[in-house]
Amino acid sequence: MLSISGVTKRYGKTVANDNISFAVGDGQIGILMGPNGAGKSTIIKCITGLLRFTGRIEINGALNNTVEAKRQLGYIPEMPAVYDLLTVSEHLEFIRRAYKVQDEAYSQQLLERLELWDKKDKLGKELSKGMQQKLSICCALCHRPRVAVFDEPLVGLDPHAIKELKNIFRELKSDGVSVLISTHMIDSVEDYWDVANIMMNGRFAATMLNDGSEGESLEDLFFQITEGGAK
Ligand SMILES: Nc1ncnc2c1ncn2[C@@H]1O[C@H](COP(=O)(O)OP(=O)(O)OP(=O)(O)O)[C@@H](O)[C@H]1O
Repeated sequence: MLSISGVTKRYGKTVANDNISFAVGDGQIGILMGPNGAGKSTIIKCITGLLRFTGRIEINGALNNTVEAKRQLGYIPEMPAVYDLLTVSEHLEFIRRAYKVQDEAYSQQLLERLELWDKKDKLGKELSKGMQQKLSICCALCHRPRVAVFDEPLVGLDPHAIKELKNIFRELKSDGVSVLISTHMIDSVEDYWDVANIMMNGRFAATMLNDGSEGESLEDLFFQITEGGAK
């Protein structure tokens, strides 16, 4: 369970997140959408402990800045940041040692699914942007987090990796993981989300539940809100 209550983050005079509250339950996929500058990456960086904020964020009941919370969190940043001089396998080994994970087979499985296994001896600096993104996903998931936060995960991935990552989202959901995905690619999330939040100017302008009922599509709601027809 990921729980955010009353989070406010200011950069000088800019209020990037204005008293945001929401939760993503166990086995739920939450979507964050909104125009450029709406505050999506900021709330994600607050969740992961990269930014200071006022308010409260809990990862499976633990305050987000505790070791207990960090153990249970997986974070895929908007821009992958890999180590130039570690190979692909060494990245995974580093993460497994840091998190005291014994299960090497799962790392291999992730690398194979994202077509990186044959690149396991390549250095970080030798990887393309898309390969770095794939490695970043493997590193964030190899310790089997209970809360996984993805900031624009599909950008730069090839069609096979997009398909595989969508399968991974569904598996995380069925394993009871709380998944939060920030994305601009509305059509890519249409079929598997549970709750979608549309952000505007640091606030939630709308929240929509995917409860199976026929109604307005996420895309229609998004344009209605972001193009001025307030709901
Ligand atoms: N390091 C920073 N210093 C000052 N202002 C910042 C900083 N990072 C973000 N902002 C401001 O905070 C607001 C929210 O930015 P944020 O990056 O969270 O938006 P976003 O919704 O993720 O945008 P995008 O879709 O373009 O990635 C914007 O007004 C932005 O200019």
